[in-house]
Amino acid sequence: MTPGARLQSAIEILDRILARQPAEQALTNWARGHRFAGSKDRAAIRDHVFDCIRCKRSFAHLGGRTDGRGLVLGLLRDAGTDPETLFTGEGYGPRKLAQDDMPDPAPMPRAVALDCPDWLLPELDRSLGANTDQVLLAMRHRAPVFLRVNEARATREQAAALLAADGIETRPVPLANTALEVTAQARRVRQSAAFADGLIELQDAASQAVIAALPDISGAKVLDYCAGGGGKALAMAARGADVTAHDADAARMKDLPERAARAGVQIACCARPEGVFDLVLADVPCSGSGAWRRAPEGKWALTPDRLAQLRTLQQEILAKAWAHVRPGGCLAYATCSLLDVENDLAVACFATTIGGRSPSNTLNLTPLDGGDGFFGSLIHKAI
Ligand SMILES: C[S@@+](CC[C@H](N)C(=O)[O-])C[C@H]1O[C@@H](n2cnc3c(N)ncnc32)[C@H](O)[C@@H]1O
Repeated sequence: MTPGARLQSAIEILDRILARQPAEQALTNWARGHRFAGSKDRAAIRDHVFDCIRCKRSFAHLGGRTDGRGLVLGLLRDAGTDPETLFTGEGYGPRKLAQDDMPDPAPMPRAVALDCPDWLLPELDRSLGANTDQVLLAMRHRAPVFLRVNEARATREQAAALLAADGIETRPVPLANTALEVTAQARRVRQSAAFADGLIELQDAASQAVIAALPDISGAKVLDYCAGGGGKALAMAARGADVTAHDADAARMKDLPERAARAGVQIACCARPEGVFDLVLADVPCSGSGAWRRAPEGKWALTPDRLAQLRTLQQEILAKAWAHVRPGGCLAYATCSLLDVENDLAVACFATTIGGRSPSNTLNLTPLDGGDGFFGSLIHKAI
């Protein structure tokens, strides 16, 4: 496909997403209907689409319109590319520029320039203070691809060498001593020997940092109360913990037994946890605001009502998870949120309801630290 044809495809897919089709579904449907498109075409179109979702407000401003065509015009103008060179009307490319394709002449308001919903900006200002603009500007770009080296199978150096043999270049990152950033050939990771042999998993570096910040869990009985796909359960098992995984939606854990077998660790999955544990991790559902580089649709879907529902659910989960902490044990609370109301304020509120125990070991990461935005905090239970 020509660069113009890729842009036209992105325009069509974006129009479906703007009509409320989920992005992954719109991309898959498009690929099914265009089997001639090769993997490089699909990857390039996917990148265009996700770039446009991440920067929806500023690109619409630069494109002078809010549809897929406007977003792609904004994408080009933001990158300093004159759209006339690609919007030629030739072949399968976008039609030529017209009067209604000009940028919005008004200055960009701050929330538009930062690609942030208006209602959320004051909330982020309260949470991030002077860093707000820098964090939101960082969120306009693609996230790096990070790997977690399975400590139970290899050192970071050994894993990096095996990946290099498959042409995948990496570099160690300081956020966690298990983390590698992929600097070239990220799309080959799942086909690599290191992946097949369980030496690595795809996992954000900040997620890894949250697990690295837990106290010594080797040999400890651990409950992952909101295990989801099991990324953190696997990381805790690699640190030598005896992990039980639970999720309200058990189907989300369906790949966990296979992933655990590949990693050479054992994790029990349970629908209804029983008894008490040395440590309970509550990696709760949240706004996902720390991960909006990877999942940008969430930024535009979040509403004040949804945030309020999430805050209520977070307190309910904390209370249920707390019941599984043994006396003398601890509860680890985690979110991939940048918002104080889901982080410090949520743990402080819960600590008050259980009699004023102070949260400790708090970790508050933003994309400026390299990985996703992530929050972690511990609450100890008295003996
Ligand atoms: C942030 S995700 C967990 C991600 C996972 N820990 C990982 O590292 O891949 C939150 C999970 O909480 C689950 N969840 C939602 N409500 C829950 C509840 N009331 N009790 C337990 N899990 C719940 C969701 O199904 C979802 O999988």
